[in-house]
Amino acid sequence: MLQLNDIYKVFNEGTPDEKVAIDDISLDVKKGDFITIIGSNGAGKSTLFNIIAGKMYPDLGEVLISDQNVTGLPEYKRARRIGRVFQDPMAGTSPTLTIEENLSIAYSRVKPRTLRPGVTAKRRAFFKEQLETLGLGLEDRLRAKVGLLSGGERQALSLLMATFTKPDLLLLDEHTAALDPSRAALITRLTKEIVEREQLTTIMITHNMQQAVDLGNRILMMDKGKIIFEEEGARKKHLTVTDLLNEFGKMKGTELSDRTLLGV
Ligand SMILES: Nc1ncnc2c1ncn2[C@@H]1O[C@H](COP(=O)(O)OP(=O)(O)OP(=O)(O)O)[C@@H](O)[C@H]1O
Repeated sequence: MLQLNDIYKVFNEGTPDEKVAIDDISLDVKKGDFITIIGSNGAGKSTLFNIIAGKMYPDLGEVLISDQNVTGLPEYKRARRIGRVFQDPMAGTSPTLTIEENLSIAYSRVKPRTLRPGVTAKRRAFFKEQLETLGLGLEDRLRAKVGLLSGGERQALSLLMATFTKPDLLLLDEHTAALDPSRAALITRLTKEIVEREQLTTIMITHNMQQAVDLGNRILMMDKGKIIFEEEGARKKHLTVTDLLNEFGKMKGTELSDRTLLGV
């Protein structure tokens, strides 16, 4: 479904600030995979997402989505196929617009332009139905400005906006990290429900190792622009946080004191 072939990305090449952010990464993501990615700060996780989404281009290597080479395709041309949720609940929605206006913009972005713009009765009914699946009562607040919502409600709306059009690929960029524990648990539960219900191919970056072992069928650990550990299927299912810390220590040649690097 998504193929990354020998991706390499360097920032500030040839200067004292030169930084190899992605160092020859290849990855084959199959339809229906749910991959969690963990790694120390600066490991290259967000850069990898930016390259997949088309926000940045790799210096070397190819990005293929459903066998189509999209390496040089700009972000807006991939937007129909990729849904993305960011860490900041403020990033995915517009505060001055209402819930239904936000949903309408997300909907129009991916649906053919022949549809009438604005919020039609039919669309409103569809939005209500979608909002009901969140179980937060937002379906009764369609005309409320999004700026009035709590961080958790706003992130739930961002998640819905990124997924209700059934993208080929869902990218979750530490999307629960800025929320308090109970809100983070809510968004984690909703993520699980939506991904399973819509059978979305998903990649999630997280600093929460428990979340990384609990969710998904594959796990990747990144360090210094490389994938240093990966597991999938039954072996992933039985993986524990302690196993991960031991792996990380082994790769780094250090003891568990490195756990702070993983944000545990
Ligand atoms: N636009 C940029 N210009 C220069 N350097 C950059 C740029 N973007 C990222 N970097 C550098 O590339 C490296 C990888 O950054 P990236 O943000 O991908 O890491 P990350 O794994 O997402 O880290 P974190 O967990 O802290 O968010 C870092 O050293 C970062 O400072």
